[in-house]
Amino acid sequence: MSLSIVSGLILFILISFTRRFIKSRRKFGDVVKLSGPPPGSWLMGNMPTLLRPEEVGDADFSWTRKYGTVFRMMGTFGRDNLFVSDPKALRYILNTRGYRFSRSQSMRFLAQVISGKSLIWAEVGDQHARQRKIMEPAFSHASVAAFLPVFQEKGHIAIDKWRDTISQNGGNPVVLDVHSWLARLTLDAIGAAMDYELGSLEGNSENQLAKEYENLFSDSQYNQGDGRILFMDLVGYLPEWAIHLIRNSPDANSKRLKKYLETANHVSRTLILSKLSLLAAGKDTGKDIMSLLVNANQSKEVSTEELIAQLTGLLVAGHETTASTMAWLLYELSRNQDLQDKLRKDIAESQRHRGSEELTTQAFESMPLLQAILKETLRYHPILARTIRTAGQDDVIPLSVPHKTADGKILNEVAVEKGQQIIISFAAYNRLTSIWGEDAHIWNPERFLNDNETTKTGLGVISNIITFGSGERSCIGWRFALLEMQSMLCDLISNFKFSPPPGNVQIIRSESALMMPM
Ligand code: HEM
Repeated sequence: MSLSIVSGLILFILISFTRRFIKSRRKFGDVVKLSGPPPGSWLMGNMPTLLRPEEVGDADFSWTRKYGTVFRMMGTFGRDNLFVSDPKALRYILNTRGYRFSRSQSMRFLAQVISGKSLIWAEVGDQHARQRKIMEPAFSHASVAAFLPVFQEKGHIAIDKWRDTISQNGGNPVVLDVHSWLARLTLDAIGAAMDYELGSLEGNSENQLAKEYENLFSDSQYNQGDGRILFMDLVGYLPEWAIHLIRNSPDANSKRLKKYLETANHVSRTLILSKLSLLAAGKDTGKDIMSLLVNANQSKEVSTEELIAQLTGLLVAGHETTASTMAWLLYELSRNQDLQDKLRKDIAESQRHRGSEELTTQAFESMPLLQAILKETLRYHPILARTIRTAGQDDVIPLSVPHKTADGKILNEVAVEKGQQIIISFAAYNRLTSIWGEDAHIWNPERFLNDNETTKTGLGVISNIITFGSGERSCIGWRFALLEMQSMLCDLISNFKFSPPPGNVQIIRSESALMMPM
């Protein structure tokens, strides 16, 4: 490329950036009037405190305690963000007016890097609604229930492997990296649910995709430096072609993510083409997620490229999220031996009653303690601590609790202008004492055993918990994740006893895009 073309490109990027940046810096609406944490530097704002905490949620919890459920938080380049955990405001942003508030450019960029132009990336409105409608049947109650034998089969492989390890240790307890095993288990399960055998539990070293996934999030997202935080924010101001150039830059992180995406897309393409040829030959394609999608493709307007992106998106969204949640669940049970024993007793009772070790969805649903432990873990350890939305138009967001502004005025709603960035803290909402009671910061499944459990907020897909998001863009795979976790939990608890690792090892909630145990 000649020097003049390169300078022209750089100039063009700078002009595009400056135009978008100046537009976004206008001080508008009520957000500037809100109280909030003292801003850090103009360049970095409060972002390092939020994104490089000792443990995920430290800043969310302490700011919410101090400034309430809506406040102003300074982002990079002196930009004001609205930080929200107020239930009424969240209902408005996510449920009532879901399509007015799109996922932020930085979140869409991350989604595109890890899954291409999938549902996670799709823009609000028609594009998203159409894709979601096509995919929804694959995640209905009945479709998901049909995957139970897949979850059980993968669970048994893990159990056999762990038993072997224990017997090689003379039947004595062994220390296992449970999180890494769970990541393999959930990867194999989502693969099998798409009719693809990854064999990562069996240590299939030939499988490139399983290798690419190993520690993908912690390697590429943990402990982001200032440069990366700034870059993720700049993404919001750059045009698509400039983003494309940056994505293809030669740094190690971009290369790692690019290589992983190429492998994932290659696998998805191969699988879809083979399903399409089965279908063309008039053969039954089966009941797996991919077959359902490919069949939908026949009747609806969806391109093969779009299908590939959806599969890639499901592979990534559908395994590490569930594995990390399960890891936190087993961690909590390892510190609560009485509860672990009670659950083991309930499972044994249910197996006896059914006359089989293999439980059914109805059996899971009739174990209140199992349900309570799952819900409490989802509440306490939301694997995606926050999401970011951008207001698509001038708007007025209602509040359930009035907010006192920095100059003493009382606001019952917050006016925002088009383009306002809104940080939605799932972590803070899930710990509000006004909803969950004074012990909100304690892991206590009993709260879900009482009938009048908690204040109803109309948020989330299950028991007012917002961990799977809420509204049109909530997690499409929540039933899949719940059933998989119930199946894994019953299998593992009825076969093993979990204890914390010896030697007082500290396990922290690390900020690696997802909240990973580290
Ligand atoms: C414990 C496990 C899981 C958790 C906590 C979780 C959480 C979430 C959250 C919070 C969102 C919405 C983010 C936002 O509002 O910006 C989301 C979206 C999504 N999730 Fe999950 N997820 C889990 C498992 C799964 C599984 C198993 C699948 C697929 C098999 C899946 C597929 C998706 C997809 C495709 C989206 C995008 C939905 C859309 O934009 O319409 N997730 N997930």
